[in-house]
Amino acid sequence: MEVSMSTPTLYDWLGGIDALNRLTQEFYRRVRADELLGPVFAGMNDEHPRHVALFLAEVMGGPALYSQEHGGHPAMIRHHLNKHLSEPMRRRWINLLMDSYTDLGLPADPEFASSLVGYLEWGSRLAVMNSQSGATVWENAPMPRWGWGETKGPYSPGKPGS
Ligand code: HEM
Repeated sequence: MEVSMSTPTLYDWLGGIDALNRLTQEFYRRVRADELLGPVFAGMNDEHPRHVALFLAEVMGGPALYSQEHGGHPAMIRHHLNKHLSEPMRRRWINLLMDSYTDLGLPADPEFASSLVGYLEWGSRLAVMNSQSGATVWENAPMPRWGWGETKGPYSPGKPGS
């Protein structure tokens, strides 16, 4: 059997779409029950966790299904327009997502965790900015593609930090 030595995508490392669906189902269960975020998400539909899983899958190097079927990055941004999200709401969103990720036992290695947090910090700050009055959607915005960043991929002997 031929063994590929190439660096896996973040998507594959996490466990693909099944892992992302488990993560978003648990996360939005907690969001609904949260006193700060519950009211913000009161209107979300049952497909919301699956759509966010598809979005994250594409960002992390998985299939481009959110772009093909749900309008890509501009559509995601459009969902946040005029929601008037605050920094405390954003921090709670991050905390609940990271709590869910930890409690589900998803890959917790420093390389993966730092890449995940890097994207979530970036994406959530964009969501808040685009939720304020006067924000407009960049209709040709490309889908972000996140990689391993400065850690350059999963741990292996001889790498910096090892
Ligand atoms: C990386 C960060 C984020 C991503 C990738 C993301 C992604 C998405 C996506 C894909 C949707 C549309 C879901 C659908 O089609 O049903 C959505 C909607 C929404 N998001 Fe986000 N989001 C992010 C951050 C946030 C944050 C930080 C908040 C609030 C603190 C937030 C609040 C909302 C709300 C209120 C909606 C609309 C819910 C509704 O349908 O009523 N998002 N988001």
